[in-house]
Amino acid sequence: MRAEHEIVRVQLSERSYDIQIGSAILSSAPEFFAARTKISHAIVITDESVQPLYADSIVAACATAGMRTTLISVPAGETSKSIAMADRLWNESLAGGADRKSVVIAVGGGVIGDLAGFIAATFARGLAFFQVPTTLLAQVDSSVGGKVGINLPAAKNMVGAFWQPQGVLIDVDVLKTLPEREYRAGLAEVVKYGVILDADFFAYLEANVAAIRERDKNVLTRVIARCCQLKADVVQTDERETTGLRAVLNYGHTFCHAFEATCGYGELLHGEAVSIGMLCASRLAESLQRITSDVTERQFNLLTELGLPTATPQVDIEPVMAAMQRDKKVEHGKLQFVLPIRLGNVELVGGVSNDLAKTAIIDGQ
Ligand SMILES: NC(=O)c1ccc[n+]([C@@H]2O[C@H](COP(=O)([O-])OP(=O)(O)OC[C@H]3O[C@@H](n4cnc5c(N)ncnc54)[C@H](O)[C@@H]3O)[C@@H](O)[C@H]2O)c1
Ligand SMILES: O=C(O)C(=O)C[C@@H](O)[C@H](O)[C@H](O)COP(=O)(O)O
Ligand SMILES: [Zn+2]
Repeated sequence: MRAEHEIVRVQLSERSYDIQIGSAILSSAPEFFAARTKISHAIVITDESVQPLYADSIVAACATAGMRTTLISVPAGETSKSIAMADRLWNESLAGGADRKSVVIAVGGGVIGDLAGFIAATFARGLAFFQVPTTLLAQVDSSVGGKVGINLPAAKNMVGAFWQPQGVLIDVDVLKTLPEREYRAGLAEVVKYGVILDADFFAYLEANVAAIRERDKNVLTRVIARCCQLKADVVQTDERETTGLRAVLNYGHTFCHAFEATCGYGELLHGEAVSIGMLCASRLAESLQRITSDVTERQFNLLTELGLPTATPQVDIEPVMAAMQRDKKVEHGKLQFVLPIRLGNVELVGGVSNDLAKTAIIDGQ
């Protein structure tokens, strides 16, 4: 019996692709890939935790379908998004016989998607790739939209490319094995979609906290599909963040990335830092009298109920401010922040004083 699934299409002319979302669809991975690209050699990139859970079976299924496969597994966690790991992957791909027709398949969370996508974008000047996201965060956000890359010690995602996948295969069943802390971290990006683009979705999340925390499959499928659709709509209008429209997806991230870099990559999970960063941005919007305090309070309450951290980490403020200056939205040395206007609507704002940004951080400690 064929499993049920739904499709969200990302419309980018010749780079358009499908996001297939469903239950029990992982076993159909080789058909999903083969329907979109001819694959003679697949480089499957995963991490050491995901490999035995899901990547090994995908490799076996691809081999059965007649594809030659090279499996590369890296240590789990943020520190693998590095130039040293990229160097290892380029060389292991070459040793595995990769050529221009090889196809990269990312099986894992956002770290694997970003890293494998970066290998796909750069090896032999660009290979086709697929995303098989296995964390909630990757299913609702990182596997869609084509931002790929690695970190520099002092700046998150500083080296990378826009490189769209040929397709994204999302099986909600894999979330059953996701550790609780990682699951909650993914919920921060979910809340982000409500704040930036869809007040009704935000209210839906508020009304379904218990089901979300219990990982109810029907609610999760709806949540994932909505986030993918919202992200697809944004990416279609500003694929490379040139007009500023795509920047809405960066809500909370100016603070978030600075916290991740100054705390040490992996200490604070990306989603946890997003949760804290969104509240900093919301407090900043309040101090600029762009919103009233209830907008921040509703975010605080929902994030708290979903089990996410809300307090600014106890770090020195100056290194955080210095890290914020390395944000990719900085123009002519000036910071720009994505700030809420109301729930469901945000805008990119320049000309904000550093002192107000500092206060928004310190007030959360
Ligand atoms: N490219 C984008 O648009 C984008 C968007 C958001 C976040 N990101 C990036 O994504 C990264 C964070 O991704 P993440 O939160 O998925 O972290 P992650 O990739 O480190 O995965 C989290 C942990 O969960 C484990 N894991 C993954 N799937 C599992 C499963 N189904 N069962 C059991 N364990 C599993 C992994 O081994 C890892 O230890 C950050 O580097 C962030 O910058 C990128
Ligand atoms: O896809 C985007 O665009 C986003 O901003 C999504 C973010 O959730 C994600 O963390 C992204 O990697 C941040 O991008 P960056 O350009 O600030 O590194
Ligand atoms: Zn993010």
